Amino acid sequence: MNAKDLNSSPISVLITESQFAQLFREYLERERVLDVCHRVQKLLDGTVALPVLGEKLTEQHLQELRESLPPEKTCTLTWVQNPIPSKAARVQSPAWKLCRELQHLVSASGGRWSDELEDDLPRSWQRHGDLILLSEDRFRAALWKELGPELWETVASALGARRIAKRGRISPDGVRSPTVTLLLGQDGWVEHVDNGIRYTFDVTRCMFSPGNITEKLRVASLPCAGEVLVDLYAGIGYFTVPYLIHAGAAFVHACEWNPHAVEALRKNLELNGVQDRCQIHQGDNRQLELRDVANRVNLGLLPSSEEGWPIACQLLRKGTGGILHIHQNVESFPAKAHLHSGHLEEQQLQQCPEQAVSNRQEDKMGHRSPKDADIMDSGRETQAAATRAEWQRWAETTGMRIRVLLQQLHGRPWRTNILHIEPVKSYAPHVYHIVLDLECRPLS
Ligand SMILES: C[S@@+](CC[C@H](N)C(=O)[O-])C[C@H]1O[C@@H](n2cnc3c(N)ncnc32)[C@H](O)[C@@H]1O
Repeated sequence: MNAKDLNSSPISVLITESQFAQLFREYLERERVLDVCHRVQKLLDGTVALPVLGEKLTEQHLQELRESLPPEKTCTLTWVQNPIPSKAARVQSPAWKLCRELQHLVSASGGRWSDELEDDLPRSWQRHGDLILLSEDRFRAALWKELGPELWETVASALGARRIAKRGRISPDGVRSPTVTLLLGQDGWVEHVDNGIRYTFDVTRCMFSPGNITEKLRVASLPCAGEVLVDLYAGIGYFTVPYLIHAGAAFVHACEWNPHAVEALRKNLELNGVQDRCQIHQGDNRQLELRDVANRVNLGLLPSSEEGWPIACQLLRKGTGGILHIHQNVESFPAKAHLHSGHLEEQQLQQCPEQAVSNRQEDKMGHRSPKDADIMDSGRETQAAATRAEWQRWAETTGMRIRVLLQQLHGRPWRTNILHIEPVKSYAPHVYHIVLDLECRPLS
């Protein structure tokens, strides 16, 4: 059933005076005959229509309700043509099913359903196979605790899962451990297939960023045949494995200090049959003994990988240099955009950063397609330019600083060249996760 069906078909309702509506509601919930897909409605004459499951309501139910009322009071079974779907029913059917099952559970355990409980239900979640990962801001009402393990069994069954986990904040502890708690099930190990690559990891111990998918795909398409690469912040191998499988890297040194991520990384290399082309360096990458080995270094740490720049310079081949992929959260300052364009809204500035990058490339070519010109008004163009300028400024400063680090390290001049700036995702208002591809070569 979807929201449209809910809207168009007539439904059965019980009419009573408003002062008895709560009594009726409790009774109908207890008997599991309240239709939770539709809202209780107040009618023009002041009476209230409670939606009921017509096929389950019996003569005995009606009898009991009538007997609970003073004489002359109303208990009429009728139907309404245009019922109003309840909030959960309008959103999506798994959410609606969850709502319905939980309403039954709450009333069966003697509790009272309320709008607050309905608002506390998740509207979306992450699915990892048979494990559902809920966000931190749901199921916070005190009543849920009273329901015990049956709550999570009901949630799992409503959502077609076997295990339930709930997310907290990613702790700023350097290993970016998520505070994920397993609520139902024996362990948090899950498996994903992404771009033909199998990944496994424990959701309660390792970070998962679905937003990095575009960068994973881009990495997979980079021409790395025959190259040696260092992944300084390998995690469970979200970049390491595509570099080996799709980009054709000959060998990857994968650095990671979180033992749980290392365990998953080892499994993922084996799952994909590339363990012979990867060496894991467990520990703080700043202490790495390795030098002069890499054609490419991946620096996938947020908000900034700056602390890894010196070791990345040490890792690049001193004879030929190579490419650094530097991740960074870059802030764009809307106030500066206002200086350039009096009518810009802050919100607008955040709307089309990807457009900003494609424009940058088009600017380089010296033209832009008429279609783009049509869809971009001058305000958006200015905001895109402002954001782009901020990224470019950061990239140029970074290039200069890396050049200095390389010159200090090797005692001779190097050049750096901005190959590309890739926007990955919006991280927060006015903050964008970008990747700078920086070519670094020694000058002969
Ligand atoms: C943002 S995660 C990135 C994982 C992977 N690149 C991804 O996007 O899925 C950063 C990883 O770097 C690791 N890390 C942070 N600082 C480190 C250091 N100094 N040495 C080794 N690993 C480090 C963390 O444990 C974490 O697993």
